[in-house]
Amino acid sequence: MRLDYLTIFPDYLAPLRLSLPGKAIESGLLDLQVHDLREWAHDRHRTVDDTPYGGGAGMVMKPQPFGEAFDELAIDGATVIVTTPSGEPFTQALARELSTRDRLVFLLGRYEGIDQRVLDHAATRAEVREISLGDYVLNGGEVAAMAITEAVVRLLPGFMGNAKSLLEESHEDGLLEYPVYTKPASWRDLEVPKVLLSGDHKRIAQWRHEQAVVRTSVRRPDLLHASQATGLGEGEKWE
Ligand SMILES: Nc1cc(-c2ccc3ccn(Cc4ccc(CN5CCCCC5)cc4)c3c2)n[nH]1
Repeated sequence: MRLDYLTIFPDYLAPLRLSLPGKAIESGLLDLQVHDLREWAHDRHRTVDDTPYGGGAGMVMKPQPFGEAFDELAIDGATVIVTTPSGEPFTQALARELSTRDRLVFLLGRYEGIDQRVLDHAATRAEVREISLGDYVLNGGEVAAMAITEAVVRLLPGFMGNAKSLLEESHEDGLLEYPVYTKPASWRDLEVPKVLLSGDHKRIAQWRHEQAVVRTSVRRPDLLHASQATGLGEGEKWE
């Protein structure tokens, strides 16, 4: 998978080269390209923003630099991701969908956002997805892009050491995670639930499912479907 990022803060994306995505880059499974949008701003001050038509506070990102970057990067046929508070919510299901793409091109806005015509033009040559990380306003798109990148890259075949853990984790089966424990069995008078020491894998699986259902019903009742509150879900999906 190739990942391109168009940003006025390229250093912000530097941590992407660490840990999981870092290993994938060395192995050639992931091609990460961070681009400074100002490369395509040709005036003396390399201006990327201007005042909003119709008035209003702040500045808006100009279309020309994005358009020239699209031409040079040949984004045709790619999936363009624009992070924005007004986008579709980012979910595990959307992460799975994006992990099937060959190339993701992230447009990372700052100021009050990007001229709408950038998205309208991109849609004539690529798939455009406007994605929100959550219902809160960040200062720009970079943090959201890093979160989306991590959630997508870890789903790619061969990136996660233990593929099995991907299936069991939160939101894959529509439930939150059960509690986990490790040695010692007793710690500051706190004991590991005895069932986990029993070696009875059927009972352990049942206990873990029950814990996940309880947690989900308390913290995220919106995720809970009746189908999952009963016995072991046979991988029923909630979306
Ligand atoms: N999930 C999530 C993603 C983002 C995100 C992503 C990308 C950018 C680019 C700029 N910002 C900052 C920003 C965005 C919106 C406003 C409101 N403003 C009202 C008047 C009309 C224009 C818009 C203000 C400042 C961004 C914020 N925040 N949260």
